[in-house]
Formats: sequence, structure tokens, C-alpha cells
Amino acid sequence: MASSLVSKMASRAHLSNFSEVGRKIVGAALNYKSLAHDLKVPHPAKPIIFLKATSSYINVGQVIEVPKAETVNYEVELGVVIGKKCKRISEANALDYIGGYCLALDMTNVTQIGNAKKMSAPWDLGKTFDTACPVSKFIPKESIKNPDDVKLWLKLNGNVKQEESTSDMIFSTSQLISYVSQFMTLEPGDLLLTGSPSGVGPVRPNDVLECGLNDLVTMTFSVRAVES
Ligand SMILES: O=C(O)/C=C/C(=O)CC(=O)C(=O)O
Ligand SMILES: [Mg+2]
Repeated sequence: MASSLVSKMASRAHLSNFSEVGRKIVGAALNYKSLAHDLKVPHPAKPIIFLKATSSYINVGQVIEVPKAETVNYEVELGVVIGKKCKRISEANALDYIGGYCLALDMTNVTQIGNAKKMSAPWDLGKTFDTACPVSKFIPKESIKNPDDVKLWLKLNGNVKQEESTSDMIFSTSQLISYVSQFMTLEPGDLLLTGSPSGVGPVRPNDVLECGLNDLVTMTFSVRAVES
């Protein structure tokens, strides 16, 4: 069942179409030493986890929407696609549950997050909005030998803004999968966003974001304004 799902995933062009089973989006926040350093915040003692609605997915060819009166940041991330159901798994076994990968942007509305923080309220509207999760084509598991040693980069209008290896992550891919699975069952097709390295920043209407992962995939998205 799981292996046929994974081969279906691999044969399809884009992540948002792969999965008939899971495909919830689970994100880890502040998971890079470099970003924690930039933001002058301590390393989290445990992974900080959030959810994004599946209505956030977009594929290459679609456009990132930014509310006119709000600020939305780009965050380039390694996306891990779950290959088989996992519940309360150990770190030692966690990599066995990976079905593949993708390159992802965790678009983040920092105006909404700032408002939420002021009220000690949840971050949902900062993480979940239409177009908040641009994704690349599916990358087969075999193409990435070690998810904790993957190079990510992002250019904004041709200028490099983010460039880092996933080796800078605070919690490894195994630790994140195991940790999340203690609380919620991860299902085939679910996407785990592993966090963003330093250099995150705002996008503006007509900006172009280009990003890449090792020499495996690049993707480009443009930005347009929408009414707030
Ligand atoms: O504190 C904020 O305003 C936002 C934090 C994030 O978006 C954290 C991440 O998603 C990340 O580190 O990847
Ligand atoms: Mg993020």
C-alpha cells in the first residue's frame, strides 16, 4: 500500500497532486542555528510545531498572493514527504517513514504573527493563507542520501538571500518526524516543513523568488498583491 503510493507520488509532477491519503502540512519553526542567531532567540528546547492548511499549496506556474497592507516573508525549506503511516515512532526508525522530498517555501505573514504574539494568540493566520505553501516537484527518496546535509538557496529578484545546509538544523529530520509522531499520526503524503535558515525577509508585489535544493530542483514564483 505505502510503496505503491510512493511510486504514484514519484510518477506525478507536483506535490499537491500526489497524495490521496494524508497531505497535511506540519511545520517546524526556529529550527536553524543561523536563524536563531539572527533573531537573537535561544535554541528551542523542543521542536516548535505548527500546521498549515492544505489550501495553502501552490505549484510552479501559480502566483504567491500578498495582502496589500501586510508583510509576508519568504522562507526556503526542505520538505519531507511522509511515505507510510507513523505514530509514536523512535528517532532511530524515523527515516524509514520518509517517502521522498520537495523544495518548499513556508510563506509567512509576519503582520498576522505579530498581531497574534501581542495577544498571546495562535499563529494560524500567519502560516495558513491561500498560496502560503509553494512546492516543487516530488523528489524521490533515493535522490537524497542524507536529509541533514542538503544545500538550500533562495534568490529574491536575482540576489542571493538564503544559502545554507540543512546540517545547520537544531533538530534533525529524524528528531522532527519522531517528535511530531508522538502527538499526531503522520500519513502518506503529509508534508513536514523542516524550518528555514537565516536570511528570511519580505516580498513585495512583482518580486520574483527563485530557489533550489542541491542540484536536484529549482523553482520560481512571482508575487502579486491582493486586497487585505
Ligand atoms: O516569529 C516569527 O515571526 C516567525 C517565525 C517563523 O516563521 C518560523 C519559521 O517558520 C521557521 O523558522 O522556519
Ligand atoms: Mg518556516
